[in-house]
Amino acid sequence: MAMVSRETPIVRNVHNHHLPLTFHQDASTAIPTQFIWPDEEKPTQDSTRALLCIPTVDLADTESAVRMVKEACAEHGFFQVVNHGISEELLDDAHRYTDAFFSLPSSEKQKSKRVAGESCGYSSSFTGRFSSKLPWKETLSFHHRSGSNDVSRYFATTMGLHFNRHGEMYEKYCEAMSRLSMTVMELLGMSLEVGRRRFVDFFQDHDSIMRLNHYPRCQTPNLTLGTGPHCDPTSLTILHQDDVCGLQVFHNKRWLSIPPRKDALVVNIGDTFMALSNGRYKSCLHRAVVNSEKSRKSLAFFLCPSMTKIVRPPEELIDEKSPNGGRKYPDFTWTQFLEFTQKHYRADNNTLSAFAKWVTSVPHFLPGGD
Ligand SMILES: C=C1C[C@]23C[C@@]1(O)CC[C@H]2[C@]1(C)CCC[C@@](C)(C(=O)O)[C@H]1[C@@H]3C(=O)O
Ligand SMILES: O=C(O)CCC(=O)C(=O)O
Ligand SMILES: [Fe+2]
Repeated sequence: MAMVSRETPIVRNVHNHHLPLTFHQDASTAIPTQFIWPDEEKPTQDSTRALLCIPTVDLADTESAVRMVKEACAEHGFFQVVNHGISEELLDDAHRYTDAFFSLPSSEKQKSKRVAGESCGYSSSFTGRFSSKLPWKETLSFHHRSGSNDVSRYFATTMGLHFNRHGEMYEKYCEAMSRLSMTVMELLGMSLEVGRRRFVDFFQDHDSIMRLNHYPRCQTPNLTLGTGPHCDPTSLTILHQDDVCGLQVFHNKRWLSIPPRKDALVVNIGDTFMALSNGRYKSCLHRAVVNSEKSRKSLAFFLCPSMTKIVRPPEELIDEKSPNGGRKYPDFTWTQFLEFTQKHYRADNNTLSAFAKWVTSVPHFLPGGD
């Protein structure tokens, strides 16, 4: 497939956020003010150099994998997996097709434009959704359910039939991520001593989100962020970065980088799993920085429960004698949490507690609840 490389983008149409923000080929000296983050959130030079040593979990060795996952999840929720069974060819294809998608003219990408309030579609810096602290990125997100053809259908209906190969390839990638997330769920179940199948059964009918991130080069990378500080509201994230550094985790009061590794996928616990583990496993604050040398890509698979299933920890993880009947978070459904992040709140370090307050203050109908 012919690849067009995109260089030195700047942003146009900055005075009207309702117009698509397009990345353009000329150099510019400054970035529009909407992309400038407050001083306390701006990245500092040293954060790109200091590294977070996350455990490398070898999926071929279950016993040590369980031990490493337990330790990492109780501390910060980040680890990387190797021997994951995803072929190098599939990872390369996913990156090539992602390059090809983001290299399309803006008018083509707008065919799958993300509508405000929806979690899927193409978005360049949240066109229309936010007007400050804009992230220096463009994204394409779509839903995936195991055994469905959601992804192929999404590409065919939004982008047209000549995007069939994109649809088929991402379908295959999502199926592989789905299988891998079930392997990780087995490890999580074993490590929390609730049984190997407990979370696998819970996520069997998952309704997940695949997101392609493209961070163009930025002339003033110290003023902005590619993805702002946040905890993923979802359950589990499986990320593959290209060969450019950018992912950082806030640990022990410092921003630390997780350098890319071609043969590894970075896994992190999201807020929904933190709730499912009754707070035992951590969803940790992270962000993505940009740089002036190279554009960057990352592929994020967000495992999410089926929309109406009640998120409630297994009884073994609840100590009824503790305050609140031993519960750290209220029962909720992914429908409610997703709606909260798409319509009422911009994901940050406080999403889960803000959501817990919101969901308990507004009367909601829970399927099967009393
Ligand atoms: C449920 C979701 C909300 C965000 C996309 C996602 O599918 C998973 C993670 C969320 C996000 C990436 C966290 C960082 C902030 C955010 C606004 C973004 O930069 O894209 C978040 C997504 C969102 O659209 O709200
Ligand atoms: O691009 C990255 O490395 C991280 C992106 C991220 O955290 C997200 O999309 O939730
Ligand atoms: Fe994230």
